[in-house]
Amino acid sequence: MTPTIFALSSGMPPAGIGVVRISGPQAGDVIAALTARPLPQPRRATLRPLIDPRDGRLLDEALVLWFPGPATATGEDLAEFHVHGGRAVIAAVLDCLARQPGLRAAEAGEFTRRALLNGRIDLIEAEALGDLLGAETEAQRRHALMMHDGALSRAVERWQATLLALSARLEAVLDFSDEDDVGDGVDIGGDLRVLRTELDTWLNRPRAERLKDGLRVVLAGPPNAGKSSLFNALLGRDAAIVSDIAGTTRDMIEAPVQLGGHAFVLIDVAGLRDDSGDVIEAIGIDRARRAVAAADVVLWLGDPGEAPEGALRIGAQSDRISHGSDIDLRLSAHTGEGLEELIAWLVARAAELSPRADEAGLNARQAVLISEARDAIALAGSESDPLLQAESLRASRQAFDALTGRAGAEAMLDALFGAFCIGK
Ligand SMILES: Nc1nc2c(c(=O)[nH]1)N(C=O)[C@@H](CNc1ccc(C(=O)N[C@@H](CCC(=O)O)C(=O)O)cc1)CN2
Repeated sequence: MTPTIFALSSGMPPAGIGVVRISGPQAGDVIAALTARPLPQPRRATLRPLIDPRDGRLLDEALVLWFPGPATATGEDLAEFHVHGGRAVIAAVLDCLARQPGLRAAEAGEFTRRALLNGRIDLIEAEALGDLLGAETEAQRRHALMMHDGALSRAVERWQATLLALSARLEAVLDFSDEDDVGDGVDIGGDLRVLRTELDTWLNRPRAERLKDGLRVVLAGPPNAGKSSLFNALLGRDAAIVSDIAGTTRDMIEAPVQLGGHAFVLIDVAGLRDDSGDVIEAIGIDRARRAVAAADVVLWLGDPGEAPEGALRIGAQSDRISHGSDIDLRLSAHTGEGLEELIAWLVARAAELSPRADEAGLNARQAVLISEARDAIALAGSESDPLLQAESLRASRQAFDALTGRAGAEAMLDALFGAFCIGK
């Protein structure tokens, strides 16, 4: 029999409440054993004393929930004890559960893994749940929730249905091609083109990783231009050393920061100059040049005529230097002039480069599989032999099965759920 699993699903104690979840065939028996009462009404929070069945001692007064399967989050019988969130309370309840027959502690992500195995969610939704738990910005949260709600899963279901219908038409031709009343072939070229176009639309959108990794913003310019002051001002703390000495920043400093609900990585680099004469600083300058090349956004604090292409030209230290008209933004980290405007510009740029709030973006795994499916569909469109066409459509269906987890890739599941918290 499937083991029944349990775990603390809420945060680290001590906390106000601790939610202990139990999933599996013994969940109902566990409620009966620990409350010494009949099961509460399904899906109704009910106050009950929790009693250790070994010695009849009171463990806690708890809210008890009983969710009979299969219409539950895991697809199994599910119980929840909402106990007082103290360390000793939770330790006592978990210890008592560990001694119940057929029960064992859950592994990381095991509740979600069971939801997947029981078909309650697909692999895309499970991935999205992981992203939701890890979300630190508004943009990440919104995107994860959209995916968890099935934005991509529903599209994949539709594509699968289309492919199945087209495959069925091809099979009919293959089965009856020696009979006179079925023509020589079927024209599925139009349908394949429509499908391919839709997949290309998804593939061409900004990727989901963009939301997680954040926009890479490099602060570049000659030494002593005020890069580190701006870096600190954007971070709201003194992370980089600021001095009047040219060449103070010799290595790169990276710091993640959240602005306007988007994730950014700010990168302060050594000032660019050709004649530093200092070996260490020269290495820093070389790194700075590479960082500028790899940046999503370059903030240029220096002669606007020398700004890298596409950089935002900032007239820095505007409280003591007057700038010409060929700059994009006057800024003083000292007085705060222009800082709000710069932040608004960065947030707008992040929104432009990230998946839109109403359009899901693919992660790397999803993009690889959708692109495989797309190529197989393109190949089917270029074939005229229905046998070869059918083979290509099968390959695209397989790619979609891997996408939703129907074609179980065990290694992928271990990697995904291993990164979850215990109790999820
Ligand atoms: N206490 C508690 N809070 C929680 C969860 C939980 O499991 N327990 N969740 C878990 O992560 C999330 C809510 N997700 C849930 C998803 C599905 C079902 C569920 O029972 N679904 C059934 C019945 C739906 C219904 O009656 O409306 C179904 O989908 O068939 C419950 C919670 C967030 N908050």
